[in-house]
Amino acid sequence: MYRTAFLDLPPLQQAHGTVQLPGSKSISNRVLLLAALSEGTTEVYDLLDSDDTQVMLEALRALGCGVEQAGAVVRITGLGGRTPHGGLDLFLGNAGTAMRPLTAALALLGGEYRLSGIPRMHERPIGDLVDALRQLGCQIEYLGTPGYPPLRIAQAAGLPSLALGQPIAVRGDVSSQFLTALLLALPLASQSQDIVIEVVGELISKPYIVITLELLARFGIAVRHEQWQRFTIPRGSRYRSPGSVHVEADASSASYFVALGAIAAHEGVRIQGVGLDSIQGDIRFTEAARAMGAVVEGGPNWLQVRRGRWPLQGIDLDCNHIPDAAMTLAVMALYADSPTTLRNIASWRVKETDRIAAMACELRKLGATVEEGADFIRVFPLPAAADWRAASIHTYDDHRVAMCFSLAAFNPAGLPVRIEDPRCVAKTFPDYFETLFSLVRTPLPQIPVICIDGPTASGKGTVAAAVAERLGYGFLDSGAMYRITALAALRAGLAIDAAHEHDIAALARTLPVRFAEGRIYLGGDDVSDAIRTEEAGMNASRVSALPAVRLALVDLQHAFRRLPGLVADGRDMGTVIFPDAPLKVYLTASATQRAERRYKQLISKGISANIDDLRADLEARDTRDSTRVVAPLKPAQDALVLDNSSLTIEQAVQQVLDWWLERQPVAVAVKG
Ligand SMILES: Nc1ncnc2c1ncn2[C@@H]1O[C@H](COP(=O)(O)OP(=O)(O)O)[C@@H](O)[C@H]1O
Ligand SMILES: Nc1ccn([C@@H]2O[C@H](COP(=O)(O)OP(=O)(O)O)[C@@H](O)[C@H]2O)c(=O)n1
Repeated sequence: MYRTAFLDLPPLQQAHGTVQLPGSKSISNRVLLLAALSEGTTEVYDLLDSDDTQVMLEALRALGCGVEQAGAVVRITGLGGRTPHGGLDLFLGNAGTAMRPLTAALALLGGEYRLSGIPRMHERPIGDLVDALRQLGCQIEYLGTPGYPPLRIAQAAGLPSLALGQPIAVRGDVSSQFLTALLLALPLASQSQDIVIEVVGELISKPYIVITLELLARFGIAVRHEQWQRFTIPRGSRYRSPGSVHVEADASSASYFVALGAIAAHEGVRIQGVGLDSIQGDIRFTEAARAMGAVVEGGPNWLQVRRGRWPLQGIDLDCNHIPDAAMTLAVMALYADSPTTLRNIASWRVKETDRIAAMACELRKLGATVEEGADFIRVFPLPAAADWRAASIHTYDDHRVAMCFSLAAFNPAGLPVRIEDPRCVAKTFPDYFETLFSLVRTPLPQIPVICIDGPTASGKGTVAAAVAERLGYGFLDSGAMYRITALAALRAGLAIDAAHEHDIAALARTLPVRFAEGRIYLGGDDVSDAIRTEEAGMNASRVSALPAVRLALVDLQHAFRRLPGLVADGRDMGTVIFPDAPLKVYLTASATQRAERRYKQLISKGISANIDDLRADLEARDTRDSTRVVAPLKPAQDALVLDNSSLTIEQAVQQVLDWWLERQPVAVAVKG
């Protein structure tokens, strides 16, 4: 996840590959409960791994269900009519999708249970569900505030006889989860008569009830309903495991990748985890994408999307059935050759933010003409590439604004797009941008590199790492490559001299080096500390003077140039490795300052040092680095020199960031 203040997306063009989206939470916990009530074993694929599903799994285990986790599959062996273990205290965290259905199911299974959660769970209402179950004759007590968990289901002596002759009334206008809980659990009591549930008040969130009914059908229970107000569970209904179930990925999240396939050139994008037969309402986004020109194919658990008509075609659509995913259409509209009108979207005004106003404002920043009304938005595509503007997209703490505007990076003007507060995607898709980057193909020159070269102990590593962190860019510590090569050579018994140049180069070409969580590994060995000694630095300087070794390390260094960008520190980043880098900084400081810094650095690590020796060493290293034949240390012609002798680290970092930001098209655009 990117935790930066903003994320600059370089101009993007192509996309290709497969994306596996995270599973839907609502489907995951429904499937687990249905599997637990069935006979036999159900293999559940792609279950969402989240706090809420873990809580449900633990509860099912405690009740006596078989729960076996094996990689991507969770095997649930259901109760199938067996009595669950009683006398249990079940802690359900903050999982409403566990608390409500389990309350209903346990009340209908008999036994004694205490159900509780975190303090917030004890503020979430459950009274309407408890009232409905009490009407039936179930014995449920509130252990705290009436109407809220914690609860006690007090049927140690067995299930009382239930009043199933009358329709069961439940409110539908507060949360559809109460109705879902009853629908999931009441088949337990349907052996000898139909069971009727009547919804009191207008039923909200129907798409969620659709999911409940679809999943019940997959487990063998065909619920009938009349106008979403009266539901009938037929007599003799029995939970039957379908054997295996795939938990669908979240269909709203899929919309960004469907749009990506429609917009990006190349073979397109395959989305795993959700298919055309999805039970989620937002899958109908694919119809809208097709109407705009996308070629969408799909199977039971996958979608394949590629560009069809290009430019896309504007549409006029009532979006009431896909309110969330429709935001993605508003950005796709920029790539059409006629206007797009999205209607019946009044609910956008009361979501995470006023989404109609937000979308209109941000689309206008990109150069589009936008009309908006109480319940519609109309987007006019940009007439020509030159009409696009570089923009900094404000995201209103709304994950969907951030995700859909990432698609503006495919603009034909080749402008980057700045997404402010990218971490807001965590609400539904923490790794959204990483996933996007894994699919797009960008010509290397489009991926920005900031080079920071300079002599030893000038603060290159420190400044480069900080700049990379602020921008969300990758970081290449090229000196580490030479340090590791020197270490590997010595471990292989090769003296670091010209006689062994080619053997060391061969070693460098296949260096099994790996960077993970701030540590550096050579093979399986953590060498992070071993390469940081002054001796290792000297050896690195010697090895780096061998031309064949330098050449051998070029590809390895180039491989660090990845989206969204790179900050590289070393001696020849700007002169040799990334000569096309848009910003090159030559960072330096007086020899006295540098010797002092290195001294403090070593002392703070508990390594004894002598400042005069250090100064002599670093001057020797400077001389060798700047006089060697290949890639000598010197500022690139187009480098900006920063002497930070009298700057703090923060000042040096800020100077580099200022130089970088003032070169970005969005800054230039703002300045006019
Ligand atoms: N502007 C600065 N002012 C004071 N100390 C600095 C400054 N820049 C870096 N340092 C310190 O100097 C030491 C050497 O920096 P480092 O980044 O390892 O240098 P390099 O990568 O150029 O060899 C570090 O302990 C760092 O904290
Ligand atoms: N791009 C680079 C980076 C480092 N090097 C060499 O590798 C040695 C160690 O690099 P480093 O950046 O880790 O060293 P310090 O600057 O921290 O002393 C340097 O002394 C250089 O001789 C190089 O030649 N080219």
